[in-house]
Amino acid sequence: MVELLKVHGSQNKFFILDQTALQNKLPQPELVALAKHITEPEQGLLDGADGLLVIDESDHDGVLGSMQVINTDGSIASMCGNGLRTVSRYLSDKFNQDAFKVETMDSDLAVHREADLANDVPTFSVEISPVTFAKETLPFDHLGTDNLINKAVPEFAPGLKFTAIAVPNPHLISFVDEETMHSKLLGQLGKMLNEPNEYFPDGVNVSFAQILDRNTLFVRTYERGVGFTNACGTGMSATSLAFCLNHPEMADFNQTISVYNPGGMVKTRVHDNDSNFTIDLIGNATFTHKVEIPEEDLHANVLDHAQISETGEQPAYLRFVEGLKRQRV
Ligand SMILES: N[C@@H](CCC[C@H](N)C(=O)O)C(=O)O
Repeated sequence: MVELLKVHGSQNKFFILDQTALQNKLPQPELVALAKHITEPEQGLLDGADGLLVIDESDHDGVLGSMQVINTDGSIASMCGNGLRTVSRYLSDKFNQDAFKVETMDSDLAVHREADLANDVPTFSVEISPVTFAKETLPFDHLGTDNLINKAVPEFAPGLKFTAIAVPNPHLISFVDEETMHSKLLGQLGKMLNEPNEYFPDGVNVSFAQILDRNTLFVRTYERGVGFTNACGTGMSATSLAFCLNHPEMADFNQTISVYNPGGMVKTRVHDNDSNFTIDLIGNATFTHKVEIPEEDLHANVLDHAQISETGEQPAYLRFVEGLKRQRV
């Protein structure tokens, strides 16, 4: 039997598979097929999820393991902030270390255990980098500009300004009012830019942000390869950087920014080292279920014999979310 975990960061939900626990690792086509199946809301397990996080060995210095991110549609993402927190906790528990690095597609990122955000809400801080703005790195095209920082793009939405940032997965961000936040626009734009289109040929994660107060945001994201999620860690990190750059009167570099989202709240800190930006993303790393599956079933992408048990961690997380609602009223 192999044990998978169902986990979440801000209720952005994933399954974790540790390839090192298998007798025979799943080759890439089997991983992609499993990701598409297990995350499917009806045919998958536990109402599906937003992606599969695959842990494997790493031989890099100071690194305890690698993380691969597979979206629900089978596409591969270079990073996942909420997912990285849960993988960090998994590796921290496995190797009994609280500060280390995790290998991701583009870089080895520093992570560490933090004080719990609330009672019994395990919390991790993860580095979000490298950060770039160049159109080739996102990539985008046909917008008549080499970078997009707080610029109007009437083709996307008249009256709104957009910022595009790769962290290193691609994000498109707009600061909006409450009415626009709850309108159909985010869904329409997210869909348009994640279907074949001339602007973002590889698709893009689209976030709308509302400024609630000094160093305080609410962010909603339509994710590439998934659709609407409760939260997107890299999206909230990129949006925090856009907040510091585009609204310096309301946001401070090196200070804690609270980012509320439909799944809860995370904290971010944006650092500017001579325009070399990095972001700390701090939030919950909750394990909700253990899933036991015979290894041969994983290879065959059969989920019928999965044995599922709850970890008992979710009630504490939900109490934390209730507390946030009371704070915001
Ligand atoms: N939910 C993630 C981002 C996952 C990848 C994204 N959909 C992409 O394709 O870039 C996060 O928490 O950062």
